[in-house]
Amino acid sequence: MNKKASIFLVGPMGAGKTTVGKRLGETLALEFIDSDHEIELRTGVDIPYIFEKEGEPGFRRREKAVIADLTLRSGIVLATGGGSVLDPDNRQCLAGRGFVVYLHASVDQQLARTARSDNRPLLKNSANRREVLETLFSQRDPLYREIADLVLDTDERSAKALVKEIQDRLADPDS
Ligand SMILES: Nc1ncnc2c1ncn2[C@@H]1O[C@H](COP(=O)(O)OP(=O)(O)OP(=O)(O)O)[C@@H](O)[C@H]1O
Ligand SMILES: O=C(O)C1=C[C@@H](O)[C@@H](O)[C@H](O)C1
Ligand SMILES: [Mg+2]
Repeated sequence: MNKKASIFLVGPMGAGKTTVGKRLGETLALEFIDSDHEIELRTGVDIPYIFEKEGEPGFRRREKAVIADLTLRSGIVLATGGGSVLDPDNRQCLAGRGFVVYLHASVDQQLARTARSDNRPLLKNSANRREVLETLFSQRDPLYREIADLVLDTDERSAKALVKEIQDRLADPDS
């Protein structure tokens, strides 16, 4: 792969985009950036606060500006927000400007991995987290696949193993 190319991680909440992305950046000596974190840096507040004050549409506008900017950077590993693929312009930026890896996780695995945190507004106030995750998954799985250069199932696989597989696939795309 072109050393200057960026790697964009997409997938649902709890797929491991942040965890795998950090580790992948270290392994490949590429800067790691998380679009959710970038939104928080730019606004000076956290994501639950943005949802509270501006609703999801306000958050999506901010996310769109960040995706447009960050996908112009070369040589980065970018972990994207779980809903970033909803916007067609975001999908075009991601698909056209880097190597897109879809970290797939079953709803059971997403539930387990998001159980202990309360920083995800779409899950926080829901009585039925499974139902929310299933609905989001059915809407978004086709969108993740539409732009993915590589789809990896993350269930019961360590971040270390996933990083190794991404590294191998980048070195030899036919493997
Ligand atoms: N492959 C994995 N194996 C075991 N645990 C994992 C794995 N990937 C992530 N986790 C754990 O799952 C939780 C969620 O992971 P992470 O925050 O990386 O997901 P995310 O895809 O960035 O989610 P979000 O879209 O909400 O930002 C963390 O506690 C992390 O340690
Ligand atoms: O799945 C989603 O829509 C979201 C996922 C998180 O990464 C954040 O971007 C935010 O909580 C929304
Ligand atoms: Mg994350």
